[in-house]
Amino acid sequence: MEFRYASRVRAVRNDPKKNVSSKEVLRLKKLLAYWKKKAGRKDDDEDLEEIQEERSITEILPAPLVGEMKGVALSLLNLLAEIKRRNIDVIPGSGYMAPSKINPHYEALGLYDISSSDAVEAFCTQLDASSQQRINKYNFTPETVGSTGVQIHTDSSFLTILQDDENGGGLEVMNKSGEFVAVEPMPGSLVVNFGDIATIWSNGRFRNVKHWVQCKEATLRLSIASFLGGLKETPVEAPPELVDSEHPRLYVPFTYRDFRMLRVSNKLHAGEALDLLRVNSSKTVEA
Ligand SMILES: O=C(O)CCC(=O)C(=O)O
Ligand SMILES: [Fe+2]
Repeated sequence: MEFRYASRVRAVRNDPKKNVSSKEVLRLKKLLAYWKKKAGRKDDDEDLEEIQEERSITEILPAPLVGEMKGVALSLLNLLAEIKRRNIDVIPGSGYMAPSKINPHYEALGLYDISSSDAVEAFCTQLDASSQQRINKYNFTPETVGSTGVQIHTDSSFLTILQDDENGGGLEVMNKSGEFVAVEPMPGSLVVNFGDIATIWSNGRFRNVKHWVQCKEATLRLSIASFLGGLKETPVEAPPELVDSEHPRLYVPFTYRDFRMLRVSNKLHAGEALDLLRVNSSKTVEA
């Protein structure tokens, strides 16, 4: 499997206009039905392995560099809304997310495929910027303390590398017992987590981590995320080494683009989209 990097710059203030056509959803529905029939297997409730959090205490990113990164991120997120809206989706949900009903204090700009110089160029042209990736901004105020900055979700990526906010905290990840555990701010460090594609690719061995951001302090919060995703047109599937009689294939092969479509069109942001891809799942895609 080959991967593509996408990067997100966010500020907590989603675009309700991101409609996916019902023709596309119908195509996904047929594709799923085909693979499930072909697989013809019964459900097995294999539990996912838990990968423990491990953070290095060595400073990876020097403070001046982080300051510069955040400065660029903020200058882009402070652009006029009409300019930010030029950052359109390349795959569903990859572009600008405006503040929405669910995440009213969050907004984000997205770059699908930071490994492609053409994609980086297109992103910069859209935003009249000289270079950038995906950055998030949370407009926290005294009134928002105690509320959710960004809803509970898993990342759709294979791997996410997050340069998190170093001041206020707020990021919490769910452990195996279903409890949220705070990821304390650690200047100069990066947070790395698995997303949905890692669970599909590893045939269920890697856990997609559920997480959210809570508003702890009335302060502007900025984070920069780089997502290693799949190719738009090549299906993600577990390699033969990870599939045998004891570990039968759990998920139907699916392109990253189609997977994003499933997530966005069905509003399945916390890993539920994986259930639709299980070879023996009886869950169906909503048209
Ligand atoms: O801002 C954060 O700390 C987390 C952001 C996040 O979960 C994401 O971009 O997917
Ligand atoms: Fe996330």
